[in-house]
Amino acid sequence: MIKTCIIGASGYAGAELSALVHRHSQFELAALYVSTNSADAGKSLGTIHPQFFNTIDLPLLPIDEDNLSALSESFDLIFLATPHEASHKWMNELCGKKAVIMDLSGAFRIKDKHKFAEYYGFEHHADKLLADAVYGLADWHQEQISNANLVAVPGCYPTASLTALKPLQQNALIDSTHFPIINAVSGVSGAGRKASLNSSFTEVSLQAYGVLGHRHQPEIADYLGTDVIFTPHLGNFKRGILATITVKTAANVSEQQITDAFQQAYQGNPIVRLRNSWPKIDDVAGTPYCDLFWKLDPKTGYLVVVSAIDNLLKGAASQAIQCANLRFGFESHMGLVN
Ligand SMILES: NC(=O)C1=CN([C@@H]2O[C@H](COP(=O)(O)OP(=O)(O)OC[C@H]3O[C@@H](n4cnc5c(N)ncnc54)[C@H](OP(=O)(O)O)[C@@H]3O)[C@@H](O)[C@H]2O)C=CC1
Ligand SMILES: CC(=O)N[C@@H](CCC(=O)OP(=O)(O)O)C(=O)O
Repeated sequence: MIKTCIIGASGYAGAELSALVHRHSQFELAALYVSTNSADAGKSLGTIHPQFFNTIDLPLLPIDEDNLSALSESFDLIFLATPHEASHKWMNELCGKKAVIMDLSGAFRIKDKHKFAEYYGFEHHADKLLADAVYGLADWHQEQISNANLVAVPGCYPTASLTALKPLQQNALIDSTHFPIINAVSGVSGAGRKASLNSSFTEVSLQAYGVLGHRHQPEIADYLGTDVIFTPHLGNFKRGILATITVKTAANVSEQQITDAFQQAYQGNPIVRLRNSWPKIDDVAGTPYCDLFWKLDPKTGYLVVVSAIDNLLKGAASQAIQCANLRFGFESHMGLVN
């Protein structure tokens, strides 16, 4: 068994991960951690998230920031479901030891360290680790992930967007003079468990945010290889992302070429489902799937692709499990779908 711990286990992504590791046949859920001074330290996961009451009753241990190296020597696999700043601060101590690290934060996703101040609000100081980190887009980077000791698990919007756009880009089906336009709506769990006015029940009403400045724009652009116009929206539902993506296709691209590109990319992949109708949030909430459907307007050459995921699963925890599966030599979907 692969001895596994989760840091940030009391958060939304960490709790989903705890459940997935708990039921995985090859990963042993050995310990759960929260921050040193966490108000939840000492409580059990089942107390904080009662859906796990009497099933995952491991205690939430306060992490000892002075002993991260020893911690990393005592596990085979560590998931960080922590804020970007915490992952960034700790990675030097955690890396290069026994444990393989899966970081769900954005601290090691984009390669240009100068962008961190602008998009994340802190200066990046871990040049070597930033260079070494592998971007964990699990349905595309299998080989790199299987050799990585630090995987930067993608953000939720980038997962939905890249899964839809990469087959088109790889097959040169996108008109390079027009940026793809991504309009995406996320459920409120995307903002994490901490209380804030913006995500409070009475305040949330469908609204765009982060317009022309969200940190997922450079992440999508880097791993797609072209700029995009990305507009996230907050919706009044708990979980899920629906991304509606408009692409100007290259000259004379046919419906068949688009279908071929998606089938070539995902046929036989049990996680990415090529649908025959427009996906809804409810089709994917609580699942590890990414559902795709598209339509080309042959008169104008504009293509609309809709991509739906659960932000906490395919957009975070289940994609992290896909990465861990690949890294330890298992099928990517092990423990996620039968
Ligand atoms: N929510 C989502 O849809 C997605 C989230 N992510 C990323 O995953 C990570 C976790 O997100 P999410 O679960 O939503 O966040 P939450 O706010 O729900 O949870 C954060 C977790 O980290 C712990 N934590 C907070 N500060 C520290 C610290 N300084 N040191 C150690 N632990 C700390 C929290 O517990 P405590 O404060 O009690 O210690 C909690 O367990 C973030 O980096 C987020 O950006 C990625 C993709 C999607
Ligand atoms: C609704 C909401 O607030 N969503 C989050 C994205 C969640 C995610 O993917 O997170 P990271 O890139 O932070 O890991 C946001 O827009 O900041």
